[in-house]
Amino acid sequence: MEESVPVWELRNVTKRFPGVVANDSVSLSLVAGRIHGLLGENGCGKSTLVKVLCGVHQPDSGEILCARRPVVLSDPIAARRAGIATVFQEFSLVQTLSVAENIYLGRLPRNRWRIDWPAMREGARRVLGRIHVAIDPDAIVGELSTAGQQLVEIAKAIAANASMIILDEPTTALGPDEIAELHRLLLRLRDDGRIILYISHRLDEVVELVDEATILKDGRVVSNAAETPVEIRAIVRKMVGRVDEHFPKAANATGDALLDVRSIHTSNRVAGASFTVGRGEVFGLGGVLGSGRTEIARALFGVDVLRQGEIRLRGKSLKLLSSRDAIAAGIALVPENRKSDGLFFNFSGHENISIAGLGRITHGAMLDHARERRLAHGLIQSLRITPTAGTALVGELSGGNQQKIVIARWLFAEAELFVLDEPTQGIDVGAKIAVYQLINELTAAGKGVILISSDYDELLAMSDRIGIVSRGRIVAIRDARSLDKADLIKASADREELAA
Ligand SMILES: Nc1ncnc2c1ncn2[C@@H]1O[C@H](COP(=O)(O)OP(=O)(O)OP(=O)(O)O)[C@@H](O)[C@H]1O
Repeated sequence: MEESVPVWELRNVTKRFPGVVANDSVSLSLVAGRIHGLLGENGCGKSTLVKVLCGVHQPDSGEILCARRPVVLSDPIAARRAGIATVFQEFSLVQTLSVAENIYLGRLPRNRWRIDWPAMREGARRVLGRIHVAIDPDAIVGELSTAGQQLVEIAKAIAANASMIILDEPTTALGPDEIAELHRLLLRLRDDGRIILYISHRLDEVVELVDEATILKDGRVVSNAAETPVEIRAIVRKMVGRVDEHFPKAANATGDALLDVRSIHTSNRVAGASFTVGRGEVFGLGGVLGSGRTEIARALFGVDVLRQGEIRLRGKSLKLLSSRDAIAAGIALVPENRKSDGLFFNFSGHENISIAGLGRITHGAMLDHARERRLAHGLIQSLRITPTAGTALVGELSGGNQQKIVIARWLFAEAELFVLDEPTQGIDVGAKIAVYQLINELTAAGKGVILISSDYDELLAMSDRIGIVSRGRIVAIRDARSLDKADLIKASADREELAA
């Protein structure tokens, strides 16, 4: 059939790094007018393959073909010229320039020797119109939301006439409405005959969106497009070799109050938030992006200092002037922005894990390295972090494995209250289940957990109660079992409107 002839084809592409075969003889066919999911556990080689396709890495062997002809994507410019556009999580936009300038960067329309500003604006307006995006071409990119910037990246790809658009974890910073809008746009681009290569660990989104999927494991294709049923359980089985309960929530008998937050205010968005967390309880924080969920976490961890109100832990009022005070009081935070909030790239996984819990491995003035290795290794196993992570430099691990190291660090620290801000973002399904099981272990031991998550299925399934955050306050608290996903989306959006 003419329509299933691949536009882009990878044949036996292999890419090695010292000590690891990141892509091991990968073959892949990408057909016009299809959304193709690229799936697999953390470290299986997805980003490496994307970097090969966008000219950042050169394969050690194998071939890349476009319309049956071999091509060499020697650098990112060559890949762009060949029609491949990539939307990375860290956008390549210039924040201080306008939308139109970004769309035409490197290809500014000229009228003789001068830049033709009206033509550029008009071109940008047309491209944005074609993809139904209502963004002003004159707006400064740095002033747009993350979702807005992502749409500009896509507009840039369309203006460059890309035949393939690659999106690597595009929804991590988006709310449910923005995700739906992005997906509608991708479907339109697909129907236009483009290839969309879509990478995500959010399998619910993937099965809703993609037409076909390839699954990688340890650098190899374990299931190609023809072999992969686009169905969550089948994908999980192929990815991790088994199917566990997706949300293994333990029934918690909630004990006495552990944390009592009384009308706290900070200079960073928190404006009168009050709630309690019991021993053995998972208290979820729901709300739209920017509602103040993360800022409440920052206040609890002493990153943002209180201007008003009180935080009491085990009945004792806390004075949190820094995260050191919070750690000393028994509070641990898995931060949302794990890359910038604290990995030491030139240290090993073991060292990165033990740093917040040195008290557990200190005898007098000496560090007990054997105990450090033993405890850290247990977490590496239970979180299914790549086995070499203990001794490898963290800077050389895949993005998802780096995230797991931060989670392991805070589980290593002995705390009473765990604040988990988007703990499963960017990690694979097997590790997600491991994180849920660890949450169960914490609550069974009488610890308190605050769970912040934009994945509403996860939030509903793993929380006991959910507080809806809007404009820095908790505007409603509900039993998680009394809510469904639609209620939660509606409650978060309505409250935001009411507070506006
Ligand atoms: N620049 C590099 N130097 C050394 N090793 C690397 C480099 N980039 C990737 N690797 C290794 O290659 C393997 C594949 O990594 P890659 O980032 O492609 O995985 P991934 O599937 O994208 O993972 P994630 O889902 O965590 O983002 C990993 O073992 C990783 O440690």
